[in-house]
Amino acid sequence: MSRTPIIAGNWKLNMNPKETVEFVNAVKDQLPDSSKVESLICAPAVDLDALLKAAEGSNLHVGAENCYWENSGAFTGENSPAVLKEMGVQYVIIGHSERRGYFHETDEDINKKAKAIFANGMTPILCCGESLETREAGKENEWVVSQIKAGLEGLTSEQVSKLVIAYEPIWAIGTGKTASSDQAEEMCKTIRETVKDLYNEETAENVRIQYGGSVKPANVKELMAKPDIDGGLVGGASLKPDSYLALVNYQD
Ligand SMILES: O=C[C@H](O)COP(=O)(O)O
Repeated sequence: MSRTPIIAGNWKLNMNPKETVEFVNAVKDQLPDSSKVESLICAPAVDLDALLKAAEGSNLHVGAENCYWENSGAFTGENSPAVLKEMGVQYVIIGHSERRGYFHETDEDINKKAKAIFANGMTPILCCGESLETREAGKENEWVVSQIKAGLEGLTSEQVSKLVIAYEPIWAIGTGKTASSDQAEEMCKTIRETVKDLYNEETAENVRIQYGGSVKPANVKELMAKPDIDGGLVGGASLKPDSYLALVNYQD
């Protein structure tokens, strides 16, 4: 079993093209080799062209924060997975709790997006995670397992082997309140076991699982030391070059 760690910045609705180029120029020569740690930035669609051009020839991988499940048609305001692929985008985040919450995305929508992303030769980063209320009710496993089952519906084991899953407890996002490394590991292990039940051991060993929620340079090492945590999906701490570099170079 050798899963390459993947540290992804999720810039959310931050950064403009000029700031994007400045960021890439500040980090691009200090990124780890991609075989050691995959360094990824997922940026707003309007920044992707600048990000891709600035990152060319470096170890920086590029992802989008969302896309639609159709490649073209009368869908005003949406972004085409086919065009993202054509531009050079490799990853697309789907099912982030902010999209589920503010934009009312359903498990069914997210599953359609996963299929469209794979059909276009990119890799989805499928987010899941429970609210504080659900955790306090002791129903977090049930909740996350159901999101995973719905998100993976109809995907092949070959696809799931390449997938990235991000476990992000909603109560830990942007709050400064990280899940403890044990809490994070426990859920990532449950997710891997769910993949094993749905597919097989090999697929479960291949799928990469990230933790997200107030990941910072100060806690990344402890989280990454856990056996079922293969990466981080990082919001706030991915916006500054120094902090991003400390995250992706956590092994040094
Ligand atoms: O996708 C990233 C997460 O929402 C975590 O955000 P955060 O690192 O600012 O807590």
